[in-house]
Amino acid sequence: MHRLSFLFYLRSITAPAFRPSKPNFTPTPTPLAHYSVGRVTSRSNGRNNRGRAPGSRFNVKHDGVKDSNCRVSSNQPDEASIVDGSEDVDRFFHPTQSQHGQISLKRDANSSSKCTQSKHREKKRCTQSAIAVGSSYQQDKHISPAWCVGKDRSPNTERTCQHCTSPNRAVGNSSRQQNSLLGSADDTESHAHSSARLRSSQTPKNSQHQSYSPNLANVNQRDRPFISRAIPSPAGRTHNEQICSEKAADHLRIEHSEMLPMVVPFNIDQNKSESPFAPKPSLPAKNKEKRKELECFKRGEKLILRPGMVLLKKYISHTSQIKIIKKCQELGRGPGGFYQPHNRCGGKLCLQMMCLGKNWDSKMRSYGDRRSIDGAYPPSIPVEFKQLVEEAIRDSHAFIEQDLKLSDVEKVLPQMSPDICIVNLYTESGKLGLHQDQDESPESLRRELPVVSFSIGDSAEFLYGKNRKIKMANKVVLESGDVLIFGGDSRLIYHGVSRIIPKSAPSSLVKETNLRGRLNLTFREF
Ligand SMILES: O=C(O)CCC(=O)C(=O)O
Ligand SMILES: [Fe+2]
Repeated sequence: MHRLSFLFYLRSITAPAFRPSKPNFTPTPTPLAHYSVGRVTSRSNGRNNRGRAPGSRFNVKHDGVKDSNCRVSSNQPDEASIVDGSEDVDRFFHPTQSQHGQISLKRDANSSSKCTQSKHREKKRCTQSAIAVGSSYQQDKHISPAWCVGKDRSPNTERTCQHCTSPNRAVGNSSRQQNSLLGSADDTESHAHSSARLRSSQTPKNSQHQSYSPNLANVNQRDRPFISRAIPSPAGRTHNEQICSEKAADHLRIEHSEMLPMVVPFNIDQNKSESPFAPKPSLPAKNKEKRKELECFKRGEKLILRPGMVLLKKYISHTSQIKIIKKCQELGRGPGGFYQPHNRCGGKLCLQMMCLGKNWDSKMRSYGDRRSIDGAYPPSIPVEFKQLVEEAIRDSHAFIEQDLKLSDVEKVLPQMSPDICIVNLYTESGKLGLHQDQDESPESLRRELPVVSFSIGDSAEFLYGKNRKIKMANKVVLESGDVLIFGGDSRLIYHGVSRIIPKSAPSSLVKETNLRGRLNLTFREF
């Protein structure tokens, strides 16, 4: 009896351990797990769609579908137009897309900046200790090699509308509004033809603009460039260097060189830091992170985005930027100055435009000596602008030569002497649909003479790709002072501006010039 009761006692104390309650066997996700999943699906969009169902807010508009903001002429059902900056940008981050980045990115071999993968949700990885000097441009498997763009050309290629249009958007149709956008640095200057504009140019001079420096690091992970990785070979040369020499021997052969998609590993740190349970980073840690990001793209850094496409970060000095803005303000108020152009379909473009050297007719998509809207002759291109363009090409040559170990850099990026400059002024709502610059002379296109683009003022999200499919385009943030050059194999690259980042211009620039928005100057040789 005594032994029996002892046994019962024993059973009663051990039983619960062998009878776990059902929930213990059900793998219920913890809040952390939920959160992680949410981040995985939405991590590519750091702005405001966190936790939304994948694709729930992607508003893809196709050609042929009524689209009040933007019309891009195309018969291809697949081609999406840029409609709204935010929506378009979101589409780039659609989680169903490949996780591979798409931009081929190479950095200045001299750059010693060390960026690590950022923990910040929208500030992206700036890997580069492993960044290559070589040319194994890796591509998303969904898109054919980017350098095919130049080869896709055919005389029958349909010409695309160069700019997207938004009749409903208040870009400022009147010279009055437009002038105030450009700022009033030259308010006192009298100019026949522009009294109304001058009056209107008295914009608040003390508007507070925050300095904000978004850069490539702000581009989301899936949108990050492919970064060629240097794989050391036994001979001491990197894998990429080997490819480079081959490229030098036979430039075209690069088309068939190894193109392995670089799978960017998911950064578990990112989740950690974003977990609601993770401790908030301290201020010094945050500052350190920020410093790292800023280090990613220093003044003077050069990147080869793809063959024939070079980005010179913060290339134009502050002083030169001021001069350029003031010159554009001055010319923009005069005959042949800024106006809001129409596209082929009659819609208005989401920008103000002024041509220098030759006039580009946005409706006809052709160049001429005078513009049809008022018969005005375009002002000539200031000589300082031309000098800066030629310098930028020369510097790019030196970089390509050193980076790709090429002797004939002109094959990759031909030299050009600009006789056309299209100046675009974007307000915060400005944008430009994906298009090709292909209205220059057949000879200029045949020689693949580059387009040289200066960005000044607010930063822009610039898209480029081998076709007009926005979803497949690469994105890079162009900041004030950046120079982008695309010639050679990239001459006919599709490109556009999906969004202007408001108040991102350097505050000193804004103070000194009163520029609001973004100025973009594209130089070409007819
Ligand atoms: O604003 C930009 O960065 C691009 C402008 C452009 O592509 C053009 O004017 O053709
Ligand atoms: Fe363009």
